[in-house]
Amino acid sequence: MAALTGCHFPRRQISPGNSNGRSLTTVVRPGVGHGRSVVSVRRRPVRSSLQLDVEKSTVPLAPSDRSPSEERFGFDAASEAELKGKGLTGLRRTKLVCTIGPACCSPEQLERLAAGGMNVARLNMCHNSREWHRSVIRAVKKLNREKRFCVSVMIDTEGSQVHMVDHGAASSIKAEEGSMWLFTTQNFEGTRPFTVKANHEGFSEGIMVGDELVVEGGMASFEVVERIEDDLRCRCTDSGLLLPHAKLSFWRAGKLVDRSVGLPTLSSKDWVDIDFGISEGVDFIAVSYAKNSEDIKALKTHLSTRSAESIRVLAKIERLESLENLEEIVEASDGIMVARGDLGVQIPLDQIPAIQKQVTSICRQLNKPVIIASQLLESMIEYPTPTRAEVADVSEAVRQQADALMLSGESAVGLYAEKALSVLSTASLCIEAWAREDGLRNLPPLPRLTSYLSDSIAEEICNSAVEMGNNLGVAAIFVFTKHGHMAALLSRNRPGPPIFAFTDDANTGMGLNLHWGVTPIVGNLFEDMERNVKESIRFMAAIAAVKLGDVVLVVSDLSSVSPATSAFTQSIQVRTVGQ
Ligand SMILES: Nc1ncnc2c1ncn2[C@@H]1O[C@H](COP(=O)(O)OP(=O)(O)OP(=O)(O)O)[C@@H](O)[C@H]1O
Ligand SMILES: CC(=O)C(=O)O
Ligand SMILES: [K+]
Ligand SMILES: [Mg+2]
Repeated sequence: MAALTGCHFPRRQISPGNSNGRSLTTVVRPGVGHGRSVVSVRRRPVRSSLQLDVEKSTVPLAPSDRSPSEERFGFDAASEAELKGKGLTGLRRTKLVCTIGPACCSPEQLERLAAGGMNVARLNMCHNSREWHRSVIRAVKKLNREKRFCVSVMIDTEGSQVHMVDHGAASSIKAEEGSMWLFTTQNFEGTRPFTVKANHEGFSEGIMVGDELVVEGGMASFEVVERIEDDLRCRCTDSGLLLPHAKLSFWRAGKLVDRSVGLPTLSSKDWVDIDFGISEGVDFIAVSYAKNSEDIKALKTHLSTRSAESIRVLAKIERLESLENLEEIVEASDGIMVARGDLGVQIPLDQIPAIQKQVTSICRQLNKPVIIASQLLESMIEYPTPTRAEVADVSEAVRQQADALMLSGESAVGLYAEKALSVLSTASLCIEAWAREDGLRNLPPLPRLTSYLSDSIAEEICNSAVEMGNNLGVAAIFVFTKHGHMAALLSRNRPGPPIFAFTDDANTGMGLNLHWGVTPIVGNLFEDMERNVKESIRFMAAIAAVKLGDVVLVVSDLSSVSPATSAFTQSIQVRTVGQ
């Protein structure tokens, strides 16, 4: 993403406010001018009114009065390559998140992932050193700066969960059925065979003889046969691999023994990691094991005291309690991750597909982006091609129109990180094209998000704009947006045409990276909205994103001052790319 070279746009507040006693009226004025259709909602600071205009115009592709370097918006290299390949239909709507690990962390590997369509680089703070994370974040930002990519950075907190820290081997070790193991928190010198060290004192609190100890959601299982003070002697009942850091859960009579109560969602280490993320300028913080909205609000409050409100907070749905408080968590957060790995540790696997569908649907309704994570292409950690079942799983997430898909071990430690990314990208494009042809985008009506008139106006404009765009078969939707709200509202409707979100706020651009179908474009915007529209169309024509005769829909939530009326304008315009 090219750096901002300056902001010519006034920082004027545009909240339409029905709370200050302004009266609002709606006027529809058809057919003024020629070649341009404008539906605008104007707000006048003094004499309040809402006004809908319908006009027509053609945007001539005349030379701009700005120099080419000034004119260039920050359009990212990966999207530009997608466009050059197949035009607007080649532009992927589903966003891709890659977990960065030792297998893909060199600048060259990161560049190949960025070129392959990585929209967000995720750093899991469970693993590796802070210095390592710092070097990856800086490498990603350097790529953005120097190679014109637009990759956002997410850190993912470790959280407080019971897991193994030592199991007597450098990597994985197999537990055979019938073998006896000691699970302990005591320190021991060197390696002790058949001994596993757990990370938390009190990991065995409340656990009884006869309970089942499950490793990493079912990789291996044990029966607790004896308690020796706080240690547990267990017999392996289901053989399997013990991986470093594998999570431990306990089950009794087929139900999870939920003993994480009392452990804070964000540990003292997490808070240090969060401050590290703030100082490195990350774009997203994903909160592991979020229990309720308070967890999210606590982090948001912390971010605002550090003047870091622009960092978006994602809640990870990966424990029983998060499912019980799902709606309040979605409302409080800026996005959601369906973390199917840990979710599968806490609930029976056969419930996960239904939960994924439910969470995805609630996120759409409440206008929050949702990431589907874990084991999408698990076999590609070792093999160069995915299984049919994995491709079917990915395709289903794309069909559900989740905002983003995530690679975990496939990119972090896998042998085929770039290939796995390319499988996600290709499968996304394929299902998206099929869904457009099949008319699957005609989803059930979305509920109203708000009863406040000011917010309802934006919502109605976006709903109508998408309906118009779909019905007219426009080539693209352009939105001019300060904080990304209108772009998100357009995306929520999952339009057929792609959305290009022009903003002068780099943080807004990076945040929009997670929204379905939105390509953020950061650049200079002007006080004169007509000039913004013309410049953006010229720019998009110059990079061959739109061509002569294409019809584009233009939506704006930026204030535009009309000299005649001094009115603030929100608008929908239909513009034809002219000669
Ligand atoms: N920064 C890293 N350094 C080393 N290994 C990593 C790193 N990030 C991820 N991994 C490896 O990739 C695997 C999958 O990554 P993932 O982020 O899904 O982690 P996880 O340990 O399963 O925990 P979580 O539930 O937080 O996702 C991890 O188990 C770990 O082996
Ligand atoms: C991503 C993650 O944290 C999980 O699947 O558990
Ligand atoms: K984590
Ligand atoms: Mg997890």
